[in-house]
Amino acid sequence: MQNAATCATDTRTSPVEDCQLYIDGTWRESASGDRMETVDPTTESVVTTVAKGGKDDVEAAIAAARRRADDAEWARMPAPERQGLMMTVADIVERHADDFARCETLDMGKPIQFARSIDAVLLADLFRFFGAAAADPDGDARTVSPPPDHAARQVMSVREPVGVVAAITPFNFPLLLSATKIAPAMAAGNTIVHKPASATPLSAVRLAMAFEEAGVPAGVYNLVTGPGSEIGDTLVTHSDVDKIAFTGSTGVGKGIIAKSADTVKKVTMELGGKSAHIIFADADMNSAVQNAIFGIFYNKGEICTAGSRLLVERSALEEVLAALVAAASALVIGDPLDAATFLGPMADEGQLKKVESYVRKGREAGADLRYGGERAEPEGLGGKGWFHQPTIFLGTNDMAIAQEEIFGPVLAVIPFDDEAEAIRIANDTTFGLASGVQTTDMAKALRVANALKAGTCWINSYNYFDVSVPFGGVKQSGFGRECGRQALENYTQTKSIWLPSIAEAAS
Ligand SMILES: NC(=O)C1=CN([C@@H]2O[C@H](COP(=O)(O)OP(=O)(O)OC[C@H]3O[C@@H](n4cnc5c(N)ncnc54)[C@H](OP(=O)(O)O)[C@@H]3O)[C@@H](O)[C@H]2O)C=CC1
Ligand SMILES: CCCCCC/C=C/C(=O)O
Repeated sequence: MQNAATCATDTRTSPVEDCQLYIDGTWRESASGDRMETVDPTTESVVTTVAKGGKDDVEAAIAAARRRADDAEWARMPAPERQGLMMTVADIVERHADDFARCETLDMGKPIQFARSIDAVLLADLFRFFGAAAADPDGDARTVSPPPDHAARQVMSVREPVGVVAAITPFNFPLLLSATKIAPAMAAGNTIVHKPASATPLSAVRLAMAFEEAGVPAGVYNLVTGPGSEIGDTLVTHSDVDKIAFTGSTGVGKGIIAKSADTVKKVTMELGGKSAHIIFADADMNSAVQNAIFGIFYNKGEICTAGSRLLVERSALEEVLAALVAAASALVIGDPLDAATFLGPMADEGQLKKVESYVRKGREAGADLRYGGERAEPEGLGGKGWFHQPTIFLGTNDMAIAQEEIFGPVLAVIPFDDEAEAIRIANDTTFGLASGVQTTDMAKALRVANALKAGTCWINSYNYFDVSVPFGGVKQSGFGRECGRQALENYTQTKSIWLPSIAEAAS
């Protein structure tokens, strides 16, 4: 392998070192030679440095992706061959799953138990699922008799790649939210320029190594690490970029939509959330509470689907609150490299401060703090790490803690009196990403699921994902769906080719 990045095996050592940009199939320093640090939120110390890409590097990456898109070598590669490469990527991911998982844990404090059993597994699944789709492209044909001559003719509508895709990805699921864009884009024959979050570049470097090892042709996948505030505009306004796939904050997403309008790019947006998770009094309370806990505290609450508003039927309110507090106090907070840890540190100090500021706002608004509310100091870490206690407020839906995305382990419990009120409160938000319903009455569950304005509704579960299930939001949570065959629509465009009339063809 010619890559500059190398693999390490020691647990606290970065699985990738000497991280460079990966452009046109080669590893290189940024044009400026600048580097940036990535910090372990558990130890607050530098894990390693990565190349700090600038505008020139983005230009170079776009040029490489454009050349490969225009020569169509990748797009026209026989589908089984492209599929084979993607399956090989999946095999490599599986073989090095521990490295991939550890990148996430060191970069953003994701507990290794989840990084290994969810992120690394779904990562391989994504390349398998979309690899299979690569060999089965959609398209259709029809017979029509249009005016003016009404002669029967056939039209075939073929799906073509969009071209160059800019994937801009966040810190909370660095690998998965990259692969939900890269895998379908590749399968459909596009080329990619990937800009991962500055806080979490390691797994993208590891993924580039996997592409190189698998033999994905130069220019198909290009990686530029660097600050979005400095290089984002070049990426989202460039005339050679055809599509932007973004996951991140609603604010940055809105800016990208506006800036990309000038060149009329295709855009998909997976933005924030403030999801309502409804517990009816007839629910199986043990599992409802477990689902509520997993709904808000999984991934430290740094997940766009977090069930951060827990709507509880008033007659069960105190029972649910007591069970939530008992379950929250039993969660293991600690070093995310420890297999027993459920709650790791916030991804960076900024995230911790954001959580603290919302806890303050909750208190000031008069919300009733039932559990947590402070930084946490797990044993054995010498007071280091950006940890926060799981926090439970009893509040109302108009409070900032119930209306704004906190992206942390902070739950706002809100009582309701009947089904209609639960639906009204649940939909009283600018967001619409996910939702959940806990009840033993399936008719009620279906009524409510259909009434909720959200892209996903889990009944008697929460925060479950599968690569075959479309995922995305409504309202200000965004548009476009990732995962499932539907995702391929984001990365293809339809061309209709009219064949000569059937009579003409027959003569
Ligand atoms: N899935 C979700 O719903 C997510 C929601 N969020 C929400 O956003 C909050 C802030 O998180 P943060 O990471 O700052 O989110 P951002 O939206 O700032 O970051 C997401 C991605 O966009 C990039 N970016 C930043 N500015 C620009 C720009 N002007 N043009 C193009 N790309 C840009 C970032 O790069 P860089 O890292 O270099 O700044 C990163 O790769 C969180 O607390 C959470 O509330 C965040 C992430 C995911
Ligand atoms: C294979 C599906 C991955 C889903 C990852 C869920 C996280 C979403 C987000 O926080 O944006």
